[in-house]
Amino acid sequence: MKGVTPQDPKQPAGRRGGQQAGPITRSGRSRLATTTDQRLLDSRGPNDWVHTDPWRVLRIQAEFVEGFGALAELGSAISVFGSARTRPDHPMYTTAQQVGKALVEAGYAVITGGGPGIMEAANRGASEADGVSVGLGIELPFESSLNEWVNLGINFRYFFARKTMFVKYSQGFVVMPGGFGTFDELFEALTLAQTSKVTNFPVVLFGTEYWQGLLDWLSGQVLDGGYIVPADLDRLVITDDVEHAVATMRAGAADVPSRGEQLLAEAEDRES
Ligand SMILES: CC(C)=CCNc1ncnc2c1ncn2[C@@H]1O[C@H](COP(=O)(O)O)[C@@H](O)[C@H]1O
Repeated sequence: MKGVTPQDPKQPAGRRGGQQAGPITRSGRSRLATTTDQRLLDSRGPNDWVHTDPWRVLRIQAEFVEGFGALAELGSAISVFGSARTRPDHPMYTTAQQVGKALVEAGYAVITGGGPGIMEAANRGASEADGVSVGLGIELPFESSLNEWVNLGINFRYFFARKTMFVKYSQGFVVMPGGFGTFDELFEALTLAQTSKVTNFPVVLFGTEYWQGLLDWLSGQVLDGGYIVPADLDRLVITDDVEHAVATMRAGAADVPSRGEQLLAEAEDRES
């Protein structure tokens, strides 16, 4: 083979100037007939590996890398959750638009699931107010794409990778009326807070008529049964007022200790 000199297989690879394959040195009988690049480029080979879990793990990793990369410099942001089915002529669509706008005016980027309905309305309000309007889209079995009001969009294959982004990059949540998807996002936030996986952040239930029933059930049946403690309900604020929702986000964000304050408190805890 051109460029290859016969090697003594008994000599250690390093001393004979063996064949480099990334960090690995091969010589003698361990030499490969082709380079890694050659194998990558020469043949398409079998393709069933794209449906294997190890390959999926790499795709999952890539979603985290892309998400973290795109959102690292976002600054303060609030997530707005709510129904994918709310039509533009519904009063709650207009309200969600006002919420998006008011959040931008208060200095926040607005994050939504990037879909239609309430998500679109909040993105629209944010975008029309010249703010950062983030859409964390999700691949669904039926046709869907990011709404036209998203100006920073990421499309995810995996729900759990996407959900990490909402929590990691938001300082608070405004939850508008919605169905299972909205409940899932609301209760994930509450569970993470309850288990101290995230530090204090405010959650606003927007729309008293819609949410009061849930709140009554939580503070009745659920609390009385001992399934939650009163403090679990403390972070929930229910309102119909856009300014109140934004003020709650502001006040809640101010409650969150800075990383420096956290480290100081941890050091003091260790000393005491
Ligand atoms: C018309 C339709 C169902 C479109 C689906 N398209 C979607 N695109 C992006 N995020 C979504 C979508 N459906 C549900 N979600 C997620 O779940 C929540 C809404 O679900 P739901 O409509 O309340 O249960 C949103 O906050 C969003 O993050």
